[in-house]
Amino acid sequence: MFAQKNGVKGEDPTLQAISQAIRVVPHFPKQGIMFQDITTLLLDHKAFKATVDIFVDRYRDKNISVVAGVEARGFIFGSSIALGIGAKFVPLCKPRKLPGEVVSEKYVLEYGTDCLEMHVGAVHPRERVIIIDDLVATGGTLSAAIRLLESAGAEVVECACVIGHPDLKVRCRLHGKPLYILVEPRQVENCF
Ligand SMILES: O=P(O)(O)OC[C@H]1O[C@H](OP(=O)(O)OP(=O)(O)O)[C@H](O)[C@@H]1O
Ligand SMILES: Nc1ncnc2[nH]cnc12
Repeated sequence: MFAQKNGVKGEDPTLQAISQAIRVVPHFPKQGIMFQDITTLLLDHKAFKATVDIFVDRYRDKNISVVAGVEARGFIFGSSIALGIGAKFVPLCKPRKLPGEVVSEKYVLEYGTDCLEMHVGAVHPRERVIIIDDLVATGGTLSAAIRLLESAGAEVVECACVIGHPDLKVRCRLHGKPLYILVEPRQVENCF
């Protein structure tokens, strides 16, 4: 699901400001990848706050008790959203970052393979969770995050990202879970 404020996708000034604050870095971290750099969005406090506010407005009355954020950039948006809706924040980390006992899920990326880990006991059975990341590309990361949370008995209500393609294949990888996206990836002609 794409954000459609005022019912007109792509023409909402807030969403346009968010999109324009994201820098595109061609060929990072390898040839052919148009890297969507949200650090420039973080430099624009109005656009950053507007981004968090859209998610907070969407999830505040949905009985969500857990916001799970994907390392690294999902931590930035996820922790802010958790504070905004009054939920706990659970980091889903890359291997060997968490000190306690963990559950793990491997996944395939656009540029390699990786693994996500979560502390055992961070989430309880039947808790209602949203999963937050900066970007969805293939959906492999969110798919692993869903498996991780469901292995703990949690109910994944929705996945949400700032950036993503309105691509059905990604949705299929998300086990039928709703995916909420604010803006499409920016193209090379828009790079700073
Ligand atoms: O939909 P996918 O194809 O799985 O890709 C999306 C993931 O890729 C990026 O993270 P990355 O793996 O580069 O890790 P980082 O945040 O630690 O840089 C991004 O922040 C997402 O987590
Ligand atoms: N194009 C991209 N920009 C930023 N993060 C990504 N993760 C996977 N693909 C990406």
